[in-house]
Amino acid sequence: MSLLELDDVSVTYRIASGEVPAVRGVSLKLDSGAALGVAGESGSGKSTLAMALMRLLPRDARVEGRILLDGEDVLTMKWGRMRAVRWAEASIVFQGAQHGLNPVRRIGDQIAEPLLVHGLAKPDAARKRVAELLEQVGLPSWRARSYPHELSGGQRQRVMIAMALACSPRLIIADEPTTALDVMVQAQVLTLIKELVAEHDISLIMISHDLSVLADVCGRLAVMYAGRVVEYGPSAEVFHDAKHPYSRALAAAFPTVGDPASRLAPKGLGGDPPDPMQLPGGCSFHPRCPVALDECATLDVELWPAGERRTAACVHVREKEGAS
Ligand SMILES: Nc1ncnc2c1ncn2[C@@H]1O[C@H](COP(=O)(O)OP(=O)(O)OP(=O)(O)O)[C@@H](O)[C@H]1O
Repeated sequence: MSLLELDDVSVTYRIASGEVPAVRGVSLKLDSGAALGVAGESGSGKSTLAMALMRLLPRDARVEGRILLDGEDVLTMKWGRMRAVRWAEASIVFQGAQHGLNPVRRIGDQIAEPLLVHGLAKPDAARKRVAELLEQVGLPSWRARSYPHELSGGQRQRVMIAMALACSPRLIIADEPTTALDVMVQAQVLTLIKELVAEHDISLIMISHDLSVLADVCGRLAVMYAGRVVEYGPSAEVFHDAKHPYSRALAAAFPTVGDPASRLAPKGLGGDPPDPMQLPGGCSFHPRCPVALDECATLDVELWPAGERRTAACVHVREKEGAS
């Protein structure tokens, strides 16, 4: 059985001027111990999806569909059970989370907090666990006595990863965990995440706009555009031989892991993503698509088989694969 199964998940924010369909009918599966990358430009709905998994969305967000964690629907869980699930079964590392550390509390006390709050350890055992966690993320145990301002950005992000690992969760969601870091530190933190996932049999969902980073860490990739998954498959295949023109453009925009030049001038992606409140008819990508056909303005193609364990939502894929 999959550790996590998303079945037709949609998230709509209600705002004064109407409704924002941020995530639209996403279905994905994550096996135990596997790593799934979720890619897409800013505004494609990646963080909204991550927040929905943890039930961390604001009240004005309506979530539909099913999110099964080990067979249990997260969306209908009682709050007490949900609180237990957070940290202990699934935890999340946010973008720029290192800035979220409390500046006046020692690192060790902050890492120990989820253990103490969930009653998973007494203070002495928590101290030992903190030392172990710091070593796991490549920091010396004496760092437990440091304050956040005494650490670099990369070290603080390591602390956030240690916190996420504290209660030995089965699933970690990492939302742009390296975006705020410089390239060298980014590579070190990515290596750390890869090692932790491999060594501790943790499942990972990693979110990034950078397909090269995701392909480096994750076995499978889901590419999102305007709230939908437009391509899904083994990451090396999606990265090197994308079937959807949007995935191809994203791969071309980020050719090498953490390339700072590509961040400044993404190649191959003209125009801006659509406003979710004014989505174009047909395929949402068609106004920016270099290979759009006339019918793409009216035809909204569902995910279509595009090879073994691969799908893509594009009329060209449907024509090619449907014909064979
Ligand atoms: N609280 C909110 N209220 C209304 N709309 C929101 C809210 N949060 C996000 N949105 C909208 O939902 C859409 C998806 O946003 P989301 O942050 O999930 O995208 P993202 O792919 O994670 O982008 P980024 O990479 O910039 O974080 C965007 O159009 C955004 O403006």
